[in-house]
Amino acid sequence: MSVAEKISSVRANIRRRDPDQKEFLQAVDEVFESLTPVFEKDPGYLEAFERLVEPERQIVFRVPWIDDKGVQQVNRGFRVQMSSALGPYKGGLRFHPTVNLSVIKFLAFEQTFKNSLTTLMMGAGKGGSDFQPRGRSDREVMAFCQSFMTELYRHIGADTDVPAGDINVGGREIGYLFGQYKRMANNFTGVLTGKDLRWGGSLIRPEATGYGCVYFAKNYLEHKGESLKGKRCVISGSGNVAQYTAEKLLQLGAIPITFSDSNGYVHEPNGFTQEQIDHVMELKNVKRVRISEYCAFSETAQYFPGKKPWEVLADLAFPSATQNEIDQDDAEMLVSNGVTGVFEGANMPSTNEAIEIYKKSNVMFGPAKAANAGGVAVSGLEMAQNSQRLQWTREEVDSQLEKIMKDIFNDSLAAAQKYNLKDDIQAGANIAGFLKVADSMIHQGCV
Ligand SMILES: NC(=O)C1=CN([C@@H]2O[C@H](COP(=O)(O)OP(=O)(O)OC[C@H]3O[C@@H](n4cnc5c(N)ncnc54)[C@H](O)[C@@H]3O)[C@@H](O)[C@H]2O)C=CC1
Ligand SMILES: O=C(O)CCC(=O)C(=O)O
Repeated sequence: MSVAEKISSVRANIRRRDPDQKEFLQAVDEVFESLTPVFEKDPGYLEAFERLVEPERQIVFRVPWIDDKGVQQVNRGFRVQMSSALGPYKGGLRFHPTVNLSVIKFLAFEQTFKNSLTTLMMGAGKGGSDFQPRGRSDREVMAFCQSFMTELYRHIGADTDVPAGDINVGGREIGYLFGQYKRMANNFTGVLTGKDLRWGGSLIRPEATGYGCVYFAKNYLEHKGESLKGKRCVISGSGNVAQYTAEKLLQLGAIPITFSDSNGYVHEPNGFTQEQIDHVMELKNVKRVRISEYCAFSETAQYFPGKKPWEVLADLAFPSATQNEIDQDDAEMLVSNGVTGVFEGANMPSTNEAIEIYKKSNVMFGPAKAANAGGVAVSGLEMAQNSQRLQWTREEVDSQLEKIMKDIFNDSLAAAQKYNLKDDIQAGANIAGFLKVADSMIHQGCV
């Protein structure tokens, strides 16, 4: 069989196994394209890839709990343990009604490359549930988290699998999950990251994904002889990643001008000040209300219901909400509105068609696996601090984060150049992330 025939046979096999998993297949397609030069040069890597796309373990479980009216609710829980080639499985938990096995598998697959790029000893996994915390009381969220962990606890551990947060899983949820783990396992250990500072958390973890994404953009712009100063930035989402992306952009002289949620976006034409960002944090993290409420706080802001922020004139875009939030039309609109760089805070926010548009239009593209790796990188640093039973300073963690993001940019660029792909950072990130995992899998034998 020729290499081209082997490649198409592996591709067909992946589709045959899970024809309905559209998000997972989309993520695999995107990586497959970039790795083709690697497979052509060394077909041995195709076997490692074929193994890698099949998760080491997939756990699906029942999560029963009682709501405030005394009525039984049943949700579905997931944990996909994708790869332990580089360390314990590591990756977040997402609670959202759209969660299903395809979504969790695509996230776990992407996590494998991302965690490899951080250079820290972390394998990859992802989990979650179709539970929606919005509109639920704290007691209901606690009841759900306790039931979720009552099953999950037997599959995780500080040296086995270390979950963290993702959409709708923040400090409150991590606290309830940790409490139940400790109770079930009779063990106080670094089994989750994103913990509160008083019981094993790391400084800068809440900020890390957003800050890291901006550090990545800074490196990319500097490589092109540009800077963040004065750049108007559209941001989607208004959760953890969006908030700290805006904060760091402001600190580095850029101008964050939008936040959004699934109902619409808010435009602050002169840019959000720190006080206004703090207000967004209060609305989203404490009051847990819609972003439209922000307009009551500002005379200059405008709210656009049912719209995405990509229609606003800007220099740079930071999609920080969810998957496939930029399709081909959105990408064309971004380009025609003057955007010259897209840096993905969210996981897989751009469809493969949108990525094609960025490439054709010479848009600087920071793919999620590289650009948003700062969150899991600081989770890796939280694990290191837990092992030492120490807590590092804010400056220490932030400077390590900055260095990791710079190294990720440089390693992605070097891998692209090695395969004559110029400065295709998307392909470079996939190649650099893959080679480390694949070589480790090969060293460890056919397991
Ligand atoms: N929290 C972390 O450390 C990391 C998160 N990510 C990714 O970043 C993205 C955002 O996650 P977080 O900020 O942690 O979650 P979050 O729960 O704090 O915020 C999510 C935000 O996205 C908005 N959103 C959700 N669905 C939407 C839709 N269909 N349209 C528009 N807005 C929508 C929500 O309203 C909310 O503002 C996700 O893709 C996540 O996988 C990636 C790396 C690490
Ligand atoms: O901090 C972590 O372990 C996971 C963060 C995450 O879920 C992600 O990188 O998508």
